[in-house]
Formats: sequence, structure tokens, C-alpha cells
Amino acid sequence: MNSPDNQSNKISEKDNYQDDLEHQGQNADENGQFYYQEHDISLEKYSDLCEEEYKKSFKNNSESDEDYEADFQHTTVYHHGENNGRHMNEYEFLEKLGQGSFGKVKKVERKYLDEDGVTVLKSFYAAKIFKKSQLEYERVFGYKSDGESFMTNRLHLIQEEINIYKHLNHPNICKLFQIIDDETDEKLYLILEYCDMGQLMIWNEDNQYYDPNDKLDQFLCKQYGIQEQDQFKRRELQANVIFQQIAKGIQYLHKRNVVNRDIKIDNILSFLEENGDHFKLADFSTAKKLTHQHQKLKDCAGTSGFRCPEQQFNLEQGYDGKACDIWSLGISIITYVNHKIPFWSDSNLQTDIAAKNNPIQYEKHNSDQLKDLIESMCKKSEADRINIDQVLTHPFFTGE
Ligand SMILES: Nc1ncnc2c1ncn2[C@@H]1O[C@H](COP(=O)(O)OP(=O)(O)OP(=O)(O)O)[C@@H](O)[C@H]1O
Repeated sequence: MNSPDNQSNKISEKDNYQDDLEHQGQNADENGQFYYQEHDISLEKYSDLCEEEYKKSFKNNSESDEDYEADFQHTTVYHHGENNGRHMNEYEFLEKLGQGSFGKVKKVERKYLDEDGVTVLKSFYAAKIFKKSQLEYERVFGYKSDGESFMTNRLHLIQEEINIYKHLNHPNICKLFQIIDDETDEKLYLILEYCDMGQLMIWNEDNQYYDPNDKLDQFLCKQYGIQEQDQFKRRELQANVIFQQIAKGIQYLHKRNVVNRDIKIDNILSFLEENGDHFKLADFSTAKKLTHQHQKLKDCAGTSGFRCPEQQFNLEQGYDGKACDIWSLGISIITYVNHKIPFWSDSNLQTDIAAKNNPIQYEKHNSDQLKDLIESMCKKSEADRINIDQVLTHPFFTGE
């Protein structure tokens, strides 16, 4: 997401205008002139296309369910003109939520018919949209489980990501509900759980700090009864709530031998609802399913500032993906509390070198419990780091 070494997440008017054109079903003819491609299809028709399968995915929502699989639609994608033309099947495209390196994310409203066949129900989702031709064109290295590299294209890697992501089903993981891939449509759509409060904190390019998300912080204090007046202690109490939830999501992944490899502040999204959990890990573009418990990974992944030293400097021998998630979670926690990344330099390389060689600099207000947690998660040697179960039973979280 809009992390320090990723693209800016700012959305220009122009972007939104171009997005609108794209979603109005406009295509360019050989003279570069736009023409409309409208389809007169009723709401019933769209709902019928996937209602049954879609509902299955909603029912299949429990944490213990091992068999979850997001709905895969190969059916025809219909762009249609109703309401300014921003519809695709039963979805209406609303505002742009963000821009990733390979695709954009838009809020969508899904309208569908209830079981009575009359009542129209509505709900919001986030749609991640990829341009297939562009991704197919981009040549990249893929890595087999033994570390051997092979030439492939970006689309293939995204399909691998989807193969892992579509089975993940946990309250602290932003859920993938549906994949829409029509051979005749130039785009691939991932329909995700919509996290209405967005990112945990917002990266400030000017001062290179993270700005707090004030609305979220107020909600947190109210919802979890945090009344601490001292702002530094309050921040740690908030971190306790957020990262306990995120650690549970990671525990779920690690139990299934899935590693994320890009855990950072920007990839934690929030969800303001009265009941249930409020924090979710998003973005599985670098996730890997390990073939066995101790498999070593050999490709470079992650974001400078949050990634562990071996993810950058020990690729030949390979690294432990679970231990690298623990490091990045530790860095995310201390970054949340102090608003700044502990290892930070002018270039990605210098930042990675600092992570390898330097101790973490704490602020004087950081508690001993917090420092102890971070030190045990961010040991320079991966073998010395605590695992995710030990993170969750650390006194910082249990309060013992
Ligand atoms: N499910 C969601 N609900 C609400 N907002 C979202 C959701 N998913 C993504 N976003 C917003 O869209 C932005 C871009 O997300 P995306 O995952 O594409 O970016 P990214 O992490 O930079 O991708 P990549 O790492 O592949 O470049 C995020 O920063 C976030 O603000």
C-alpha cells in the first residue's frame, strides 16, 4: 500500500475521470474515438449469474472452516450504462480507494435480490482491478520452492497470489469473496471485504513520519474503554488491541504454513463495526504457501524499513518466512507507537543496512514491556526470534 518505497496513494481528479470512462463501458475504435458498449440487462439477470455461489461464500465464514474458497466467476462481464454507466454485472463502481503497484482499488456497491426475488439488498465491497494485458506483458522472475528462478509474467504471479488468498478465511484477514475473470474482458477483478476506515496510519511524505488516523483512534478508545490520559501510555494500549488482532491473523496463516512477507503499517486496514474484530491484514501479493514447515525462501520480498535483514542479505542460503513476518510485525508495532520507522535512511539500501547492523532506537516513553516484546521479535538472527504463539502470550499482550 502507500508505503515508503511504494507508489504514492494520492488520487488525482484525472485518475478518477479516466476510471469513470473505463467503467462506462467505453472502448476506443481504431481512430481513437470512444464508443459505448451498453448492455440492457436487468438486476435479476446479474444476481442470477452468481447469487447461489456468492451466498455460499458468505455462509462459509467461520474461523474453523478449512474449506473456504472464494467464488470464481468465468462468466461474461457486462458493463452497462445505468446511472452514468459505472456498473459491471451487479456492482456499481464508486470512488477510488487507492492505487497499488499493479492495480487500483475501488469501492463498489453490490445490489442483489433477496430470496423473495423482490427486495433489493445492497452491500459495499472493495474491488481490486488489474489490467491483464499490462500484467502479461511485464516479464519477472518467479521462484520455485527450491529457490530456482524462472522467467514468467506478472499476471502469472498474481494468479499464484489468488490461489493462496482465495482459501484464507479469518476475522483478521481482509477476505477475498469473489474473483471475476472473463476471457473477453481486459480486466481481472478481485472482490474484497471493504474496510471502511482504511489504513491504520497515513504515511506523510513531507516529514517521513506516519500521521495518526484520528477518527480511528477515537473509535478505538470508545469501543475498547481506553481512558488513559497519558498519550504515550494510551498509544501502547491501542497497539495492544490492534496488534493482538493482527497477530491472531498471522497465527492463522502460520498454522497453515502461509507466510505474508510484507507486513507493515500500510497493509493493516480497519473496519468500524459495533461487533466483531476491527483490524485486518490485507495485501497478499508476496504471500507464499510453504511446502514444508522449515522451507527456506530465496526471493527478495517486503518493504524496506519493515523487512528483516535476511530478506535482503541472505538470499543465497534462504530465509525463514515465518521469522520474517515476526520481525515485520515487531517493526509495525513500534512504528505505530512512535509514529516513525525505527530504521530509516535516505535510500532503501541504507535502510536495509541499518536494519542489519543497528540496534532499535526507542523513545524514552516506551515501556519496558513493549521494548522486551520488540527485542524478542526483532532479533538479528532469525533463529532467536520468538514465534507467533509466543508473541500472543507475551506480557505486553496478556498484561501479566
Ligand atoms: N479491502 C479494502 N478496503 C478498503 N480500502 C482498501 C482495501 N484494499 C485496499 N484498499 C486501499 O487501496 C490502497 C491500495 O491497495 P493495494 O493492496 O492495491 O496496494 P498495495 O498494497 O500498494 O499493492 P501492492 O503492494 O501490490 O503494490 C490501500 O492503500 C488502501 O488504502
